[in-house]
Amino acid sequence: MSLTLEERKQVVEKWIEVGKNRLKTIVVHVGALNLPDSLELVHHAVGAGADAIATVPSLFFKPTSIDSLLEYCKTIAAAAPELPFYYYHLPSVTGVELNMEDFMGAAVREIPSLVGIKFSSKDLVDMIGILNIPAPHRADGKLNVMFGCDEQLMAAMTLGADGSVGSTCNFMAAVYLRMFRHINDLNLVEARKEQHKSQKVCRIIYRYGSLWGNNVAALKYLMPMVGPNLGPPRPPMRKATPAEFNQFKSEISDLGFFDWLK
Ligand SMILES: CC(=O)N[C@@H]([C@@H](O)[C@H](O)[C@H](O)CO)[C@@H](O)CC(=O)C(=O)O
Repeated sequence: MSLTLEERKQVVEKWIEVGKNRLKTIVVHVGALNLPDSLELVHHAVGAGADAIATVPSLFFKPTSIDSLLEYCKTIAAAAPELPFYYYHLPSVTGVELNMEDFMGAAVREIPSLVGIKFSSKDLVDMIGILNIPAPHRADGKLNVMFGCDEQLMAAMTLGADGSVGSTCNFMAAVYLRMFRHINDLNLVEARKEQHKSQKVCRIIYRYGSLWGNNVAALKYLMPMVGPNLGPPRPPMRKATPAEFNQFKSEISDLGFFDWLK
């Protein structure tokens, strides 16, 4: 959301160019400050060859009821009726705290292209409610639930979430993949160990995130420790000083983080 619309389009084009024959599904996020910007991103996503779209609610004037959120999402989904549509529930950032079981129950009747939700709330009761919504138009008869609170992923997966879309998966996929394997093997003791590693990393991210303006700033500084440099965070987040960065890196390293990725 710190990117301009033009920059977001460039990112989409690059992901599709590089990922087209390597990634199963490329979901383009089209959420924005307002509906016209979102619609512009939808049309771009269609032209660029996206496999699906997802949106958060409008970010300045926010939907205040299930009905207003539904109308908003219907307009976005209808702009690309051929693309599967995901609602992106991220209440800690969007401030839209509506009950998702109620919303998705209504949306499944009103939005023909609805396939699921990225669920980034810690309210697992609400998530279970979504898992129980019948979705007759889907092959498995249910909505796809991608969970986004990485610190609680084990709980969500054992309750029936389909997978994860989380920031920390970018740099510690190995931890989560091991956790998924252990869950599938019903080895909850080992799965729990992986989840606890994730929690330890997240604790450090929160602390430095609050120093630098948002967790995203800490994520940006963690990513190049294991992969590409994504550049510095943009204002109102601030850059880390070299001393802060070194301290951050040594705290991450002291956890044993780099061994966890092997
Ligand atoms: C509030 C927030 O940023 N949540 C993250 C999580 O991956 C989060 O960073 C992680 O659970 C650590 O708290 C994602 O659900 C959302 C996200 O990565 C994004 O939309 O960019």
